[in-house]
Amino acid sequence: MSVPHVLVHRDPSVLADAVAARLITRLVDAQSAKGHASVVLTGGTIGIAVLASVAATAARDAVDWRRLDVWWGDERFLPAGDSERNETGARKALLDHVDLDPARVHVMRGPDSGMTAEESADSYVSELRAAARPEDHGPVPSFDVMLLGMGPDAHVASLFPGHPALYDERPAVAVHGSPKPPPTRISLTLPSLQAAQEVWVVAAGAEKAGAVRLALSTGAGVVQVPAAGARGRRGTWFLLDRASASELPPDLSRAASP
Ligand SMILES: O=C1O[C@H](COP(=O)(O)O)[C@@H](O)[C@H](O)[C@H]1O
Repeated sequence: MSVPHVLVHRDPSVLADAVAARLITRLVDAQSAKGHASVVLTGGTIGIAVLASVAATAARDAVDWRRLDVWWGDERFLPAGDSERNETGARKALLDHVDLDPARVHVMRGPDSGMTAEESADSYVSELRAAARPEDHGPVPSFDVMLLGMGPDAHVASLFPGHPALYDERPAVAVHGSPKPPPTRISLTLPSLQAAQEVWVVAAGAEKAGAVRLALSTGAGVVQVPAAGARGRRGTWFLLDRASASELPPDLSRAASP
């Protein structure tokens, strides 16, 4: 697994804009190298701010949106259109404003589909398996970019400290009893997160500082600190604002914004 790089930006707004610029560049590079690209989206405040920033920049036209696969790292198990769904936030911020191929937008289905959370997770696993190519060497695509927000408890996707999903090897699972509402969710598991070429953990705010420190400390266990397992095949970046980086030892972080 890759050793994380840490970049610290001045504030949440600069962070969102910097991650948006980085994302556009990465997707363009992937499309020019192999003809298509894939991204895994996250919910949460900064994750959606990044998407809004992508939508707001003219550079978004550099991406061929029709050749982009969009996946989710986790979803709140709520009906389509519910304002609390990660999908709803992503559509409003970006997806509704670019020319995506609807067949390449891979949503995690909610209860309105008639499925239970388990059935929805299983159906996502089937979709992931169908999209995996031989060169991915596994049951899920080796996503170009996995965007992950992180909670103050160091959860990533919907992998919460101590929860059984952290021991699960299936690519996606149903999560019950989430400490953050709503209680029922669908989440990719750690092996799927780690299948990504690049994992970007994006965090802002002083309430995340302890979690950031733990996630980057050597020897942190993934059951207590799920974000410690957020590592990409080729690279891992912790993209932070100053407040969330405030508990890091000085030798670990690199200031990126004046
Ligand atoms: O519930 C969730 O929370 C996290 C982090 O959200 P934030 O608002 O504290 O940034 C998010 O990464 C996850 O996708 C989402 O479902």
